[in-house]
Amino acid sequence: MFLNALLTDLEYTLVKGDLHKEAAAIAYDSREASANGVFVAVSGFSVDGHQYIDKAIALGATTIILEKDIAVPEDVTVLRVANTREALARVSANFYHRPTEQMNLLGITGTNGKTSTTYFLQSIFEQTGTSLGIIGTIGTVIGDKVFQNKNTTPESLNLQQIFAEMIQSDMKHCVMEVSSHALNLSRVAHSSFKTGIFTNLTPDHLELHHTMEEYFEAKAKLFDMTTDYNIINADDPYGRRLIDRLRDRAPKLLTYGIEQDTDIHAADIHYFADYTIYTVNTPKGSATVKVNLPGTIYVYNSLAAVATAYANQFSLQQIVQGIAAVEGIKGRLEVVYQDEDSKIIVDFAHTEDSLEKALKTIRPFAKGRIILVFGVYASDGESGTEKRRAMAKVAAACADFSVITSDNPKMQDNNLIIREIVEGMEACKGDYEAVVDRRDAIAFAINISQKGDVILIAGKGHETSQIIGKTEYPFNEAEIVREIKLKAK
Ligand SMILES: CC(=O)N[C@H]1[C@@H](OP(=O)(O)OP(=O)(O)OC[C@H]2O[C@@H](n3ccc(=O)[nH]c3=O)[C@H](O)[C@@H]2O)O[C@H](CO)[C@@H](O)[C@@H]1O[C@H](C)C(=O)N[C@@H](C)C(=O)N[C@H](CCC(=O)O)C(=O)O
Ligand SMILES: Nc1ncnc2c1ncn2[C@@H]1O[C@H](COP(=O)(O)OP(=O)(O)OP(=O)(O)O)[C@@H](O)[C@H]1O
Repeated sequence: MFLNALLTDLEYTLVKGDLHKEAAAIAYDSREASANGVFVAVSGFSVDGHQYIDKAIALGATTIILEKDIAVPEDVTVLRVANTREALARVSANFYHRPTEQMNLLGITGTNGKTSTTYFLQSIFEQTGTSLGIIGTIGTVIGDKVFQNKNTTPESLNLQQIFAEMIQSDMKHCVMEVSSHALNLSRVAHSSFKTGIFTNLTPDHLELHHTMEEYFEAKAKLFDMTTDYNIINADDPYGRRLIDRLRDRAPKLLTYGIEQDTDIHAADIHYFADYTIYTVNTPKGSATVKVNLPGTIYVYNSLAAVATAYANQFSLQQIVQGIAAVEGIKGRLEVVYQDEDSKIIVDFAHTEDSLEKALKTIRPFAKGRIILVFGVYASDGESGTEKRRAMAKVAAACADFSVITSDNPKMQDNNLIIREIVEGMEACKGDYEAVVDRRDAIAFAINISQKGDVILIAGKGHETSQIIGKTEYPFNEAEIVREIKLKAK
């Protein structure tokens, strides 16, 4: 592509150089710069990309987009913009010929439930043989091709490349989890969303957003980018604020919920240990929905999928068939071991709200105690004391016994993390034992469990590794449970 075409709709100041030249590739990491390419210098959280401009030039970059007033002595084109992350999104979309303008892009945001909603949607689309691309925590799915991303919502350059690949594979529909980080850091800027879906908002990621208000405003940005539908959970207090904001605006608003009077509404809900049945009422009629996952949260997540599929013109029959076809979701209240005496469940709950909901979902069906194994993961730049205490408070209130252990401590002081959870537990007079090694903690929980007890191992869900320091160790909880059980026999 020619550089001047690449710069379409980008506001910039030409500091020096020529625009009539080739722009063969784009890089935001100097280590990935290449011949005749454009290097976009991003001021990061840990380092400043501007300091790698010379490295990018050495690898062949001939155009530099920057946001700081620094001299670039080499014979290259230099463009100055207000925000390089935003500019990266603009030129990336241009480079790949604005792929989202040719597709039906559905964006899901909210603290919890995004991945599960995606699974329900994928199954509904499959009912009619319509292929749906996926971008999110489970990775990127383009037909049979599945690959992991560094982030839940990838950086704009990677994202636009993925969209272009979907278009090339004749995949016209894509559902994407849109994180608040992505919205704040312009990763999804210049993507055209037909539909935005809001699941809920509870405390998380406050290391980046500082307050719930800022966190909410980051999420709310998605709904300024949609063209056809905004689909909102009306039972969530932040969802109601969004509804008030969006009610008199295009695009169309579709609400869902259980408690409030909503367009897509669940009633007559019957909960069972492993599944839930409810009636969904829509403007086009009612149907019985069977969700093969327990608890209210999966009523909400399946309702979000019903509303999205409804907005996308699927019939109620296709929708309920699609939801019933989801037999379970990896690491989401997944029963990894069961015999007549005991049950062991793995769940991805890693926020105070999701931990509380997971424990409350299990409680009515537990014949004995609930033994919880959990830790608190290290989040970049976050000291996390508040979150550790909040998680301990939930554990003390909702489990009968907790085994406090490690999650992904990464570079943070693991003993400190555990000590702060323990302090929270002591303050709430919870019954607990601290076992630093997560495998030992699981073995301990299994060892002390008695007939009728349920063990919930929370935090890692579908993940298959544990990050301690800079090392990623294999850690598959379902396999670990099976190994421990086998040894005990
Ligand atoms: C806090 C945060 O969001 N950080 C993101 C940010 O990294 P950063 O600003 O720290 O990057 P940096 O290391 O300071 O580097 C700055 C720039 O210099 C460049 N560089 C660096 C070194 C070099 O030799 N040459 C060079 O050019 C880098 O490529 C980068 O462009 O920009 C990077 C590129 O897009 C992201 O990968 C990175 O996500 C990190 C890995 C991360 O952990 N992010 C989390 C918090 C996140 O985004 N999470 C959400 C999901 C949350 C959820 O729902 O659970 C997500 O969407 O994944
Ligand atoms: N609607 C919901 N409300 C509260 N908690 C939920 C809800 N849905 C799922 N959860 C909890 O959150 C965990 C993660 O669910 P899911 O992966 O669907 O959410 P997510 O939004 O994709 O999360 P993340 O962005 O952290 O990957 C589940 O294991 C469950 O404990």
